Amino acid sequence: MYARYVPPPKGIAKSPEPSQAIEIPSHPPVKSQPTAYARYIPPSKPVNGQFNSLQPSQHVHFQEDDNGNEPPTKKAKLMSEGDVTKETKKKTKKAKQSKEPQTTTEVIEEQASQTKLDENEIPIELNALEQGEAQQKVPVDQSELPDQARKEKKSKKKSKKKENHEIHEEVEDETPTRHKAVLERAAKSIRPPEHQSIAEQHEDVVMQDAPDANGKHQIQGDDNPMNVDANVPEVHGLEPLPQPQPVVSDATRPAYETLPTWLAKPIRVSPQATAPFTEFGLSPELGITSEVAERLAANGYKQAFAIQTAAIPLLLPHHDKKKHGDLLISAATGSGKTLAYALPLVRDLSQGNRHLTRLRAVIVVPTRELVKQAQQVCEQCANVFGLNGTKRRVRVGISMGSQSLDQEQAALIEREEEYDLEAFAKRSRRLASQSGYGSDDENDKGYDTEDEEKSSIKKKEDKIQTLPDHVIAYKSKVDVLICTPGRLVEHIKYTPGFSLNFVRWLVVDEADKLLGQNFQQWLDIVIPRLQSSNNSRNHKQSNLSGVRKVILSATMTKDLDRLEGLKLRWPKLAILEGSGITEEAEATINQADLALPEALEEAALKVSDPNLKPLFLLDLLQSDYILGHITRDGSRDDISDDETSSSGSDSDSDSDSESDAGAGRSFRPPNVVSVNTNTPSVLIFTKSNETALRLSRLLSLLSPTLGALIGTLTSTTQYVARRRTIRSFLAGKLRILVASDLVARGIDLPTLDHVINYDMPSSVASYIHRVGRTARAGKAGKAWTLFTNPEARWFWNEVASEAVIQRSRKVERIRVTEEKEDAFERKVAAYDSALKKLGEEASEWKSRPRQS
Ligand SMILES: Nc1ncnc2c1ncn2[C@@H]1O[C@H](COP(=O)(O)OP(=O)(O)OP(=O)(O)O)[C@@H](O)[C@H]1O
Repeated sequence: MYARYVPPPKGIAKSPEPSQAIEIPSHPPVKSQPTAYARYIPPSKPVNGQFNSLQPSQHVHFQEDDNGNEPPTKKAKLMSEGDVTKETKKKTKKAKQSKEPQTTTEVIEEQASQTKLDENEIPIELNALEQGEAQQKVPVDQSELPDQARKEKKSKKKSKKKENHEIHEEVEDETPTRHKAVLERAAKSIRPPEHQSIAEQHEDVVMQDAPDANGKHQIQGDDNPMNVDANVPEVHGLEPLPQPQPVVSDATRPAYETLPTWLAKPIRVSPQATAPFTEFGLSPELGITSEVAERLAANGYKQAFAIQTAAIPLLLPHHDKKKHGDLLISAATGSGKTLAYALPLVRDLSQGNRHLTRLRAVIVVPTRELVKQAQQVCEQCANVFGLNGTKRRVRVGISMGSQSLDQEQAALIEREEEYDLEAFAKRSRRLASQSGYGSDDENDKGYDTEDEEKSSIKKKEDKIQTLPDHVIAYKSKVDVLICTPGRLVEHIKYTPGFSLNFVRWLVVDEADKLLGQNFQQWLDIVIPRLQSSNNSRNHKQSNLSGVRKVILSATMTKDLDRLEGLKLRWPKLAILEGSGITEEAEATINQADLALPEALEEAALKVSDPNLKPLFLLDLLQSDYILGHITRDGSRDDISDDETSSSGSDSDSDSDSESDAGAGRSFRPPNVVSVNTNTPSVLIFTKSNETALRLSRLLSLLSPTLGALIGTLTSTTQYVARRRTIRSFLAGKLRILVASDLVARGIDLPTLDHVINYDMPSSVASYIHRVGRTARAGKAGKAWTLFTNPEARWFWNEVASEAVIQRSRKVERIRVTEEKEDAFERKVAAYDSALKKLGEEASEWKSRPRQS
């Protein structure tokens, strides 16, 4: 079924309601109401040049007039096919009645001939979909047709259906009807005479579009010259409708924007930003006085280093506590981070009551060596603030496991009997309750302690006999405790009287290491004990209360998950910029803001045969780059040994009784050389303790001259031996240290000239810490890295790349070993026999009876 346009009869063109789109109601017209008539409702305007699909059912309304009769002219004009059917039936009936010989077919043909004319005049067609819709929506009541008429109509329909594909549906006239007459006259006046007759028949619909003399469809009243062949139907497929542009997914990587503002927008400090210590603080009283600055200068601290100029003012007292929250410091190795926190911390503690010592600051570092180093700096600061006698001298304690726990407890906590009637009564009730006598005070039954370990400590303490009406009281012997995390946890759990209740400073140095490994879950144990806020945590000269945290590293993490454990308050991040960084590199520099000391020079050399790696190292050591002038002078071999005696006679302030079992020393040959502090010093890093020990001995076997200068530092070496080795090195008696990563972090060897990565570091951070043992505090220093073929890509892409680490100059590539020379053959032969000797020594050492 389909919709058909029924043209109006001639002479009714001036009808105020032109018929264009004809619609049949979805229900067939009721037979008993033949007088209904259609009223034209203008169609909606085309959108974007496309015509809306015709919706016939929306365009025609049937209305009865007051008398229930349809106006005859309108009826004729607006008849649809359905109407035609009805009209035909009526006419047939009338014809039968009046005996006039007009058949249904004739009526249809008459109508159809008129329709065809109209269709030819309206060449704009519906697309296939619209036609289909129109066909589906036009109901024709076939049952109302007489059989003959139905058959004829069917055959007509078939042929018309065919035609209908070619026939164009009419365009709905958008012209307002009240202008119709005017426009019609205008159209007639401009229309060529040969078209006049056709156009005249359909002047009510053909106002804008009419075919020209060649059968082309001319768009009138429009400048558009496009002609359409009226006889060739436009083929419209089911082309997809125009779609919106696909949404391009955001390919930008979230970076800094995903971080909180304090991490994304850190305080950046230029390496050149040095300043006098007196320039800090809101006022001289709240800062570093000139007197203190003079004493600092006497200790070698003449001016504040760049990172100190940023950190110290932030850590000094301030009236706005939000401006002085926790501080994270990311600054290159050797840039002076220790003094940056030690100075304001010790200053704050030295303002307190002269006679009251309480544990108020805890400094956590990963190794014992660093404990000693931080202790040294804190002692210097304590001296600086305590010298004039008006201020209390801050007491600094250490805890790092080099002594037994009992010894440390005695050094940290003082135990005495104190007269306290109330406390004595409570203790008596607790004891009575434990032994079954009961207690009427429910609150006294338990122990008001932080955890189970503390409760058991309390119970033991209760049982210690005291003077009548006296209880045991504990007092801290130190204001500042510098410790390793493991030992701190042990004291919290097992040391009577050890309390963090008064702590108002927490410093975490080498934070990325300490947060990354969380030794003994130290953070989970320590941080909750620092959360309580009470008057005992008030800071002097400011309205800040609670624990102030200072977190430091040369490779500071920006991992929020890790930092979360610290429970930071109003944090700020201060970053020491690298020097000489190009804009290009700055754009790609990674999130950790890694930087190397400005004065550091770096070089790398390839080891073509990993089996001969010790030979490549030896060549480097004996080259002019490092020790050449000493090791090539064989005459020095017979110079007397003063290293062994001096090293052995070093007194150790640690008061340890451990014997020196330094592995390097036990293998040292008797022929040694005398050197002085001008002799270049070298620190060689290996990947493991075992490699360090073997390499150290191998070098001694290969070059007895060098053997006299070599010391070894590994974590299996006893602490006292390690300290002695370091002292010998600092004194210039040893010039080469072979070490595992034990001393890669934090250790300050001011006389160190060269660092050699014999084995490749395990990470970029590890490289930074290793090479950062030299070029400290603005001094010159060189780093050398041996790389094998498989290691080359990672080294050059990750470590040596300026996009990863900020550095002032590029990594140089050097070559020292000439493998094609005859001399190299001899070296290889010597190396083979040294290896053999090493094997013999190792088996001899293994078979030696162990000392009890
Ligand atoms: N203001 C200063 N003036 C002179 N020397 C200083 C100053 N501040 C620190 N130093 C010296 O700089 C050296 C390096 O300092 P420090 O050990 O604190 O560095 P660091 O930044 O902690 O390095 P690392 O990251 O390797 O631990 C030390 O020898 C220290 O005495």
